[in-house]
Amino acid sequence: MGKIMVIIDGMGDSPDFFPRELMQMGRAGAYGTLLTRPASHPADSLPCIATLLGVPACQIPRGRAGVEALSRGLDLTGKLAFRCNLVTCDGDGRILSSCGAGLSPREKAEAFRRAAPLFAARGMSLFYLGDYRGLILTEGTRRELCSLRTSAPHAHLGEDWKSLLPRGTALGKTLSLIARESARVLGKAALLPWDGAGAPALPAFASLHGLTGAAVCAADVVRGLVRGMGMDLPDVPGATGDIDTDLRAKARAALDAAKDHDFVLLHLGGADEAAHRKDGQAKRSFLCRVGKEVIAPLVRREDLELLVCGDHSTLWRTGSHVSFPQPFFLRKRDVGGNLGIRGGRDAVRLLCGEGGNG
Ligand SMILES: O=C(O)[C@H](O)COP(=O)(O)O
Repeated sequence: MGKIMVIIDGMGDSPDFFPRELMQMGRAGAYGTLLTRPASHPADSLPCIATLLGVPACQIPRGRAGVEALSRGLDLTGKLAFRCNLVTCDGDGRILSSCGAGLSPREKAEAFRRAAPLFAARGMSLFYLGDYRGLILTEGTRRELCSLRTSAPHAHLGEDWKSLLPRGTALGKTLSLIARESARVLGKAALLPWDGAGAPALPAFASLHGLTGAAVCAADVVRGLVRGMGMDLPDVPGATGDIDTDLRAKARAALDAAKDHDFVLLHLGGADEAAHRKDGQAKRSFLCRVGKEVIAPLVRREDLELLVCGDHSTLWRTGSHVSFPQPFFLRKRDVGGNLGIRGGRDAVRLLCGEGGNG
């Protein structure tokens, strides 16, 4: 009996956004609410998805950049990594978009190409992750991160971008200087560094649950997390982590992985990305496609047990995350009805263990 957890990143919004296939799944099976955000962390994908995979809050990496570097096989020995977003600002320097909304893919890539020498001039390297994301690699130690403050751009839309620049240490000042230079080079866009980290140390999925695991995902933050947990990561051509992803291919890959793994995570990033672009229509139509091209075919497989949930909510009207509890929908033999409010770390056990009626 295969077991697949589908995490629809950023799904939460107004109730009418939920795919109707999920409501049908809840009526036919079981449902409840998961508390996915650890109190000690922001409502971002890394802490919420790590919690859903059973990672204790004290073992969740503090910065996403180390996990994203792991996803790309970048060696962080003696180094720190910082994520940087290509942000766009209005004439007063207030952040309009945390994800370069309005710029073409070519303009985004060109922005990172033009900004790279600013980092090289200070012995740093800028690694382009694609779209609006980059990683800054620099000499440094974790100790420096204790007093170095940064801000996640998607959590501060509408604020003066200069108030979000890294601060608190010499490294912070250097990153802040480079970010200001990038604004001069890029005009109404700029690179904003945040979420610095060293190489992550994560518990193995198998040691947490006594199960083998695989993940079908394209987002670097998820790929690095599951790689760090020793889970298998099949490549899926056409998987993009955004609304243009090949949903049918990802669903097929999850079914294939379920043949020889106890647990499979299927992560879908498009709803979150559309919401960060404040594109409600794109979010709604992506979730509708998820219902038809992922949930419906998986539910038709009667040999499959399934848990579907969000990691956090991302409201399309604001473009930001909120840490609402996340509804979950469970199809599992001999389990039904309302399973109430559960800790996010119970999710794997709800799917793979006794299911929660016990
Ligand atoms: O910057 C990003 O990659 C995302 O917008 C942050 O949101 P996430 O925590 O859901 O990945």
